[in-house]
Amino acid sequence: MTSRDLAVVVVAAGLGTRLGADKPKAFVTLAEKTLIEHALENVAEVPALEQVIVAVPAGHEAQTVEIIELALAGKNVRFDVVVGGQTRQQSIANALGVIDPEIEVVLVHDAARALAPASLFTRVASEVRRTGLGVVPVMKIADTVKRVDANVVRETVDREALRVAQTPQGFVAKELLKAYAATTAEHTDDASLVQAHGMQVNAIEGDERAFKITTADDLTAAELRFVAADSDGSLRTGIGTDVHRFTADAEKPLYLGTVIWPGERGLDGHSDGDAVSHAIVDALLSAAGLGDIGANFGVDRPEFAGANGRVFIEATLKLLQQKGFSVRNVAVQIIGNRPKVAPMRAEVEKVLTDIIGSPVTLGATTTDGLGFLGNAEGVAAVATALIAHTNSGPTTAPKVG
Ligand SMILES: Nc1ccn([C@@H]2O[C@H](COP(=O)(O)OP(=O)(O)OP(=O)(O)O)[C@@H](O)[C@H]2O)c(=O)n1
Ligand SMILES: C[C@](O)(CO)[C@H](O)COP(=O)(O)O
Repeated sequence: MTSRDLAVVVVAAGLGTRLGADKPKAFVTLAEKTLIEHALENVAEVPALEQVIVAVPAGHEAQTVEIIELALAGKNVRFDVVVGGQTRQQSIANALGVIDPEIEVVLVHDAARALAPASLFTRVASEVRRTGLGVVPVMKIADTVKRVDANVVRETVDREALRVAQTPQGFVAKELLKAYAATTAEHTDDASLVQAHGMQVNAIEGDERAFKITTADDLTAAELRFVAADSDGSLRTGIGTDVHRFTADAEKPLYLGTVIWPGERGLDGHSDGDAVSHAIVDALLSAAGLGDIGANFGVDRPEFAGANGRVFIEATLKLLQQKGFSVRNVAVQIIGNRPKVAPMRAEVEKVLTDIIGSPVTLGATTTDGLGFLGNAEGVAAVATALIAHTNSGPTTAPKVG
């Protein structure tokens, strides 16, 4: 099988009766994002992804398209949104109706298992590719298990052979399509549906984070156990550099760190030449894995012509916030013989700290008179950024205009 062969079906059309919210479960918020957003962000990280199909309740199609577009931004992945059916199985059948016929492996996933990590999808898909069989992730049972009749306990079941089934469940696409086309009975998962049509399904180790959010208590548990834990663990650093030439226009003011530096000659550039702000933007984007300033706010965007550095920084903070990142700190260094940084350091640090909502420090160095920075042809700035993947943003929430 090829390496770009994968479709993921996400079923999100359930009503969430047991959760008891005022909206369908997939559109309920967990740590500032809906369950479907969490699920799709994890799906978007899966390698070799070719197509994503999402089944939602009628009336939620447009909202879902926006969510998918954001989750898959910058990725060459086809997506489709379908209206779900009366049952989970019917929702999947509707989704399979629009699958690309070239797809070889399909994973079926519950939006209700919103925190299932990309690594679980990858393991399931690899096992399908390796074996050509159905694959279901399972968890052992920690409790003693009883078979009961009403309130009478009939027996204690040997739990050694029992497992709890999770999603994503993976299949060779044509096998799943064949089983769905032939089925008349209702099944609670896809593994049992394909087995009923004589296909073998293998189990692999599941993942605690793939537990199903069914009740309000599950939602609280998800918040406490996973999102909070994630916020401590995932710090990321980024680096950015920018250089601008001093302008020949003696009237143009110098902007560095979004503010005017009185008495200094300005810098050339598509925007206002603010090397400090642009280096910060690159550092933030690189930390978040979102490319660089050229890729996001290139010279083909007329709205950024002549724009102040604040515009770029605020737009960048918005991108980071949408991806669940918050900024911990930024450090910038100006390199060059001019301008003298000490008189402006406190003001620039304060303004940038206010914009970013986290500490920003400014340093400076010369090049010992060497090169284009030493002979004052231009100014360079290097920035580093530390950001955290918080979702709930327990530290600093970026100030987004
Ligand atoms: N007609 C349905 C029913 C369920 N699902 C999806 O199947 C998954 C597992 O279902 P469950 O957790 O039981 O969700 P609900 O059916 O929404 O819950 P409830 O039974 O409490 O109403 C969920 O992601 C749900 O959105 C679906 O797409 N279409
Ligand atoms: C598919 C599933 O999540 C595997 O455990 C489960 O069977 C869904 O069941 P539900 O009755 O739709 O909650």
